[in-house]
Amino acid sequence: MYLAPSLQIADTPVEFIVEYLLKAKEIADNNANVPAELRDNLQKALDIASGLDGYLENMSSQESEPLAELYRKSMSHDWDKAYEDGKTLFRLPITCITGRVEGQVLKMLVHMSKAKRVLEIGMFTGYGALSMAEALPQNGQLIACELEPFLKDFSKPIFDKSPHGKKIMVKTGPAMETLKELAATGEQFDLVFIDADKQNYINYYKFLMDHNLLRMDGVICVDNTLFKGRVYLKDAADEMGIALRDFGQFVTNDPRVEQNNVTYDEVFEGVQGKAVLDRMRLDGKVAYVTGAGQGIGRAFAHALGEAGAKVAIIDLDKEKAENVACIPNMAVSADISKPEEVQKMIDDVVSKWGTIHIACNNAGINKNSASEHTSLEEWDQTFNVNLRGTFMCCQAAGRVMLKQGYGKIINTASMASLIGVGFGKENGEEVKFREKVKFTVPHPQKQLSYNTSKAGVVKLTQTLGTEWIDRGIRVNCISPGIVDTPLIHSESLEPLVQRWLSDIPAGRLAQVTDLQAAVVYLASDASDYMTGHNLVIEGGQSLW
Ligand SMILES: C[S@@+](CC[C@H](N)C(=O)[O-])C[C@H]1O[C@@H](n2cnc3c(N)ncnc32)[C@H](O)[C@@H]1O
Repeated sequence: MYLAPSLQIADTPVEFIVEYLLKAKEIADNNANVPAELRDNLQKALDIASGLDGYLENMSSQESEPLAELYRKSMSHDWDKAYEDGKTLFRLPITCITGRVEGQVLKMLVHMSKAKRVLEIGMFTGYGALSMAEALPQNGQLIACELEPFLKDFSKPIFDKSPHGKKIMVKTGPAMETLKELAATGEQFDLVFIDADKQNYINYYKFLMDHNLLRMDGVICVDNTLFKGRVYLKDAADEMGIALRDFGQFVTNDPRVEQNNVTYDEVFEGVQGKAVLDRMRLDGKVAYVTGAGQGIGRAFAHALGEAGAKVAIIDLDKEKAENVACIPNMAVSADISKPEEVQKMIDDVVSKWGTIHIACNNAGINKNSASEHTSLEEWDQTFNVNLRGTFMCCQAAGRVMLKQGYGKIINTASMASLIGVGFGKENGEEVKFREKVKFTVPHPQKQLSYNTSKAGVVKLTQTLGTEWIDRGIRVNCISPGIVDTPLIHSESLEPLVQRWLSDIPAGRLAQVTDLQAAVVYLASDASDYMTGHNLVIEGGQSLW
């Protein structure tokens, strides 16, 4: 706490020490019998103690203009009058306010802990709240609990002036009620600052801990824990001092704090210090996605880009590729059924970004015909893109990856790879195979060449995944169920949608966004032990 000298009222232990030293020095100065050496020592102790707060203030980051204005406004307000006029429920002492140094320390804690959500219990005029909000990211939030409705209105004009004020949400009323409300909606905080009624600190603390309001590894900061020294003075009988001492004792003995009994291994500290979500980051990685101009490929490209990778958007249609906004990226047109175009697309990416870490071979086509009528032309076209094309992409990207001893290949297969196609007739009625042989089929569409080519993609993935694993390359595939794309709302396919829905335990079609986390996982180090795997995401359809 630092107050202007004219407003100085001793509050911290150091301020009390200064007050007592000043009195002792005065007595010594007025008493001729006091040895000069004692006076000299008193002066030295006084210099050290009285210079501390001012020095800390000078050496701390300077407050922003909105904070300075809030401080001035709080200091100059007549709080006694506000109480006498019935504006506040209680007589609020100005010593309540968080000081400038403390404000900067709180801001630093938010910054250091990378907190996104902060809870303050006891806001007063909002100096601490705004200090912390300044260190929160744009999408961060601070919830401030304050008993006095007057204070919400008092701080609002200044919060509105600050670009960080919109991150603060003030909840008026008894803090315990607000905590219950937050717990009921499952809220969690990275950092909590307890600074309200001292007798309730222990209750706030217990509630936070018992109701998981603090996220794992979160931090609780508590003001006034030394409370004018009255927590450790032997003869102190002060009610608040005793409450704060009991609080300190409780926290010291709480096994949940600092987690002294944890095992400091990679599970706790993260693999190479990276927590699980950090291990999914793709910063610095170079990726390409084929068939990325729309649908699943576009969603994959976005997801990889969001996770930090540079992404080459590859599509037969260059215009579509160029319209995919995912930064940083490059658009390349390529027909993956043509070996020279596959090689060129790989060369283009390597010449722009130096290498390829993530190859997402997603392009494919789907044609429907009853098996007895499937033409060789349909079969060849389907296989040329879906299987031969995917093989050529794996091989060309794989050669780049083998040289660097690292790579992640993710092929798009299909739930259709799991299941055969076909219908049978029984007593003249068409029946599904699965009713006869307990074997699911994608139906009623007939797509032998598609299903077979996608089964080939799975086998290609399994074979490459095991062949190249010892050279640093993982090859996996994703098998989506029926994805809700504009294509399936065509006149011919729309009637099938109802039929499909009745076959999907999840009760809905897949959205492309349902697949995004999977591609990031398979592209990241988090999936290093997975290879040759077919990750099926179909809402349970292949199980029914
Ligand atoms: C020490 S001041 C807080 C200072 C503030 N953190 C700052 O940055 O300036 C304590 C505040 O807690 C509020 N308060 C006291 N009891 C409360 C309760 N039961 N629920 C919510 N707020 C309470 C008071 O009205 C007062 O504004």
